[in-house]
Amino acid sequence: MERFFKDPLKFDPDRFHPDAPKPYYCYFPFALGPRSCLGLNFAQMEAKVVMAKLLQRFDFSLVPGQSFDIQDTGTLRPKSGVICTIKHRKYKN
Ligand code: HEM
Repeated sequence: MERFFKDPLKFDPDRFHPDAPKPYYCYFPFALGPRSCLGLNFAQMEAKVVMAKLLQRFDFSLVPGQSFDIQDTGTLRPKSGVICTIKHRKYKN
């Protein structure tokens, strides 16, 4: 991974900025070329809207002691989930 990205395991959302350099064929969650995903723009917009709506309404705190191992199934996902405590922002105790 170091061949393509600086500090690949560092959480750095800026590396996905539209202007950030991305080596071709190193990041293609929606595939590339003429048969790439038709839903790309929809899926990315939907993800942002859902995330914004959830973060507006709830506070998420991570349950400690999780592994963060990655499972590669074409797209990446956390192997053991991401266990959180979720509290509604309006109804906090
Ligand atoms: C996070 C969400 C999504 C991911 C990661 C994703 C990923 C992909 C990938 C990797 C392919 C290429 C599959 C292949 O090469 O055989 C693909 C194709 C396709 N996707 Fe998505 N997709 C997503 C959401 C969507 C949505 C929401 C739609 C429709 C509303 C959609 C419609 C399609 C279609 C129609 C194709 C086939 C394109 C073709 O064969 O010409 N996708 N997607």
